[in-house]
Amino acid sequence: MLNKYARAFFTRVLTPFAAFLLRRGVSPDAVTLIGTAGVMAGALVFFPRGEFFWGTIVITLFVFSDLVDGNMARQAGVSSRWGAFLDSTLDRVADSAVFGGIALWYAGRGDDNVLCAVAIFCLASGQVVSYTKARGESIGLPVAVNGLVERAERLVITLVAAGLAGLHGFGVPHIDVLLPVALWVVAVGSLVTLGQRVVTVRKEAGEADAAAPGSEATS
Ligand SMILES: CCCCCCCC/C=C\CCCCCCCC(=O)OC[C@H](COP(=O)(O)O[C@@H]1[C@H](O)[C@H](OP(=O)(O)O)[C@@H](O)[C@H](O)[C@H]1O)OC(=O)CCCCCCC/C=C\CCCCCCCC
Ligand SMILES: Nc1ccn([C@@H]2O[C@H](COP(=O)(O)O)[C@@H](O)[C@H]2O)c(=O)n1
Ligand SMILES: [Mg+2]
Ligand SMILES: [Mg+2]
Repeated sequence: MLNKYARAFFTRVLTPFAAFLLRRGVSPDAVTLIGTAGVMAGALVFFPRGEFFWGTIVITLFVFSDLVDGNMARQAGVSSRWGAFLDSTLDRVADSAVFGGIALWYAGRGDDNVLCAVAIFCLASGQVVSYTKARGESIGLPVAVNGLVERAERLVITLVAAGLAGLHGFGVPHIDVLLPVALWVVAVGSLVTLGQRVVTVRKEAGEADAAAPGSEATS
């Protein structure tokens, strides 16, 4: 949903910044790499220590690089298969750091095995949700569904809740409950999304196999 409705807005807002970086000789690949490193640093330095406010601020500063890199590539006319591969692969790395950082907090001083497990579930299910699309497309199917909770939703729900939960450290009472709520929402939403995508791929694969029997993908 966000990918459909918010992307156009952010493209407009970020285009001048993307043009500025291109003029300074920065490449889209550099933005992809630095953005991922920044998200990883924010998530893995701050979240395991329970510093959710500052972790979210750092992550938010860098996570928008995922919208800037593609914008730069398109403006410069250098969009490439390599760039698409790098972008998607590093998305998986960044997402692992975000949910891994939260899981480390609950495994340590956050001391909550259930929430640790939910965070790990968010990490794993998010990767599988993305994989369904990548694998479906790789065997020639359109995978004409995005589903309830795509990557942008996973990140926005989790980061808004983490940022606000971090205000607990500044004395705002009870606000830390937002993070567990967000994790449960992302976990359930990812499961629903996985179901939506598997059902779609099952249908598309059946139709494709019926239309061209004997041409099934083998790997
Ligand atoms: C006192 C308050 C403290 C609060 C602190 C600050 C809080 C700030 C909180 C949040 C900011 C969150 C920003 C998150 C932005 C996410 C941007 C982003 O990276 O989107 C990526 C997404 C997808 O990009 P790709 O096409 O490159 O990725 C594809 C995707 O990953 C596929 O995976 P799948 O979806 O299938 O699972 C893969 O299959 C594919 O391989 C891969 O290529 O881009 C978009 O979707 C574009 C839309 C972005 C919309 C961003 C909206 C941000 C909105 C609001 C921020 C609100 C902040 C408000 C804070 C208020 C707090 C009080
Ligand atoms: N280093 C990069 C990053 C991205 N691309 C191209 O942009 C597409 C992704 O666009 P986003 O707005 O989602 O970032 C990707 O599929 C590539 O075509 C690139 O070329 N190099
Ligand atoms: Mg990108
Ligand atoms: Mg991306």
